[in-house]
Amino acid sequence: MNPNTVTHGRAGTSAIDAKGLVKRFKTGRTFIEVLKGVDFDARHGEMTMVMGPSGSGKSTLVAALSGLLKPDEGRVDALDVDDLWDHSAGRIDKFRLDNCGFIFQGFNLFPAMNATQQVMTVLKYQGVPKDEARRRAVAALEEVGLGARLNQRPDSLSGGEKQRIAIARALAKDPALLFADEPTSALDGENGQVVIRLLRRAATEHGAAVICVTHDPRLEAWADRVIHIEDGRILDDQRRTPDPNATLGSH
Ligand SMILES: Nc1ncnc2c1ncn2[C@@H]1O[C@H](COP(=O)(O)OP(=O)(O)OP(=O)(O)O)[C@@H](O)[C@H]1O
Repeated sequence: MNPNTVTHGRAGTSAIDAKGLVKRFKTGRTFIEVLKGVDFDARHGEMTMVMGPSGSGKSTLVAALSGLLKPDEGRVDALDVDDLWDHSAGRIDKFRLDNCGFIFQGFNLFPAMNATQQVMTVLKYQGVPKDEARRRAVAALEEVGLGARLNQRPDSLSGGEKQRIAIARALAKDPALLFADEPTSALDGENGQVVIRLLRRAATEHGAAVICVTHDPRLEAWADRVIHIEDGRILDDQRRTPDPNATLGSH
């Protein structure tokens, strides 16, 4: 395990509790309701998968939970912050910086930075001194198996390696809340498996609440819980026993 790891809340305790989330978007003269009163909770040490068809509101839900997009109605209690959306924009930004890791499909890497710098930048934003940031960045990159790629820039790395940098960047912060949106969709089976196992470990070993949006039903094998959302409503919410040794195979 990464030596910087702190274990967040006790496994199974609540990390996020959201009630009655409603989100509408204006399209022309009408509004479409994308979240129709969603209740959602996620716990420390668990991987919660959010599945559902395209346009069902998965990304909108994650954005509302993580302080990225204000819902029109409802509340989000996250970690020690009651009613996140009742706070100032600055407080919400600080909450995200301190507590949230994000892994999105497009990697969002800076083209001019090498792997170590990509990870260090986020830590420096958090106020971690440079030497400490470097040490933690290297440790996080080693944890995701990129110890031999520390000085490489994104254009000389494969898709799987880029995604692992994005994960190292998220894990180096040791976030209590880890949000992943389609983290494996751009990857082949082997790299997808590396990525999903790292997310699983963030939950099991770091105590993070991992919330993973995906279309890929094969990822369910690693989940503690699978939530199906359709047309802005939760249709199904099932607990299961994760299999950390599951295999993804190739697509
Ligand atoms: N900023 C926006 N303005 C207008 N409509 C939006 C906006 N963001 C999302 N939508 C609409 O809200 C609906 C839900 O979008 P969302 O991205 O949450 O779905 P999703 O389940 O994540 O889909 P996908 O699996 O395709 O990513 C879609 O119909 C989308 O077009």
